[in-house]
Amino acid sequence: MILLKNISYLDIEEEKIKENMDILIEDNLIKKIGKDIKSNRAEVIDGRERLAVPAYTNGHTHLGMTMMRNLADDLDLDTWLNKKIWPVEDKLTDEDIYWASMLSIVENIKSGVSTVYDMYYSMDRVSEAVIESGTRGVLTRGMMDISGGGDERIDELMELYKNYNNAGNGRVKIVPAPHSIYTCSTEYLKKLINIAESFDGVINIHLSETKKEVSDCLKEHLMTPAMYLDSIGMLDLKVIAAHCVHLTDEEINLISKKDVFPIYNPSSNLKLGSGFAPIDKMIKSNIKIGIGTDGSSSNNNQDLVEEMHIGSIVNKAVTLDPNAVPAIEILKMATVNGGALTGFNNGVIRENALADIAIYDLNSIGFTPKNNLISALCYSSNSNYILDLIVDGKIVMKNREVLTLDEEKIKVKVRELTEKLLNR
Ligand SMILES: N[C@@H](CCSC[C@H]1O[C@@H](n2cnc3c(=O)[nH]cnc32)[C@H](O)[C@@H]1O)C(=O)O
Ligand SMILES: [Zn+2]
Repeated sequence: MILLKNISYLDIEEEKIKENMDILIEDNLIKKIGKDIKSNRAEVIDGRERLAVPAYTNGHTHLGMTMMRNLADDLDLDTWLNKKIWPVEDKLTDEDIYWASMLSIVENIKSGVSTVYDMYYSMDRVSEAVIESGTRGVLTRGMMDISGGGDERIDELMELYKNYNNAGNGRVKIVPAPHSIYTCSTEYLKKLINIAESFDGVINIHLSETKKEVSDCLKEHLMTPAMYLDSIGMLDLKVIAAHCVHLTDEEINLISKKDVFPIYNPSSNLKLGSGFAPIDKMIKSNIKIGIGTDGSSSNNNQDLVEEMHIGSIVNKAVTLDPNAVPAIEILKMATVNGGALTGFNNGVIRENALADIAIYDLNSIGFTPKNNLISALCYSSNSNYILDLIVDGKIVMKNREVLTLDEEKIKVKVRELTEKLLNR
């Protein structure tokens, strides 16, 4: 049991900060929120000069890509993937992906993230890493068949679902992820849609990331990417669609009627020169958007707070409208929408929600003076102001020290293994 005493917290549903409240956590749930809550069994955390927010969801990442951080920069997506990343990925071992994921998880924890939506391979090892860390993950196996091996990947996915779906006290979920429309044949996409239906009705994909993806799709299928996916039935599932940079108005309209969550990855889209997602239009069409970092080879970090900051201000410049995507909308993407898109009962500080809470230091420079704490969270904050992270009712980070994983050992391992990898 944990009792947060006299703390301010972000009520994301009411879109306001509530001051001087007590929050009682019992087992893995937020049991009670109110004034003067007493408990003689709970560990008490003094909440004065602290701000609690729902722990964040990193809506799209590739945890296992840390070893390729700063290895292939200043390239467009197509060149980056084909010439640089995929040749290195061919040499990655399960062990590499495990330790790379461990480092990414540490980085996610340090920016207040309780939950990652990850697409990669060796996902059994990634599941182990997430379980050990005490955090949550929707772990999606990236699937492709353009250069063969489609059926082997399906066998692996089935095994993964059997062994890890709902593992770690329900903290891990397994979801199929056709990598993209340009790496999967139509037949393969249809197979994966059927598999997703037989699992939990959820699918994850990279969608409409670059102009090239759109023009190739128009040539091959005579439709834009989201229309094509709809034509084969994918949009009848719950779809987590990373990027959505080049959606047309017709596609935005279609998506607004479906259970599709576009994931906004501003740093990656800016850095790969992919473009800029029509976030403001999507919000105005009542589409629920998530926000993610993407992998550390295209961002090049896992700092969700930085992502929120960049994501909010760049929108205003791109639309020439300072009112576009206000701070609260970015906060919703990282919290309540995160809970909706993963299906975990988190992303809100509310009685009976999962106890996933990040705690900021209000004595930090960015929160001084306290003119508007919602603005501060988005416009003047950084992850170093996050002191503690609670996930599933347990303290995972205390005073910026990750308690569940050995950060120093992980860094040494990643350095060693990266050197080996690059010499293989
Ligand atoms: N290559 C694996 C499966 C793919 S996992 C997910 C893939 O997404 C790739 N990836 C990372 N970021 C992006 C992006 O922004 N767009 C498209 N692909 C990406 C990543 O390098 C990885 O190959 C196999 O052979 O089974
Ligand atoms: Zn990606």
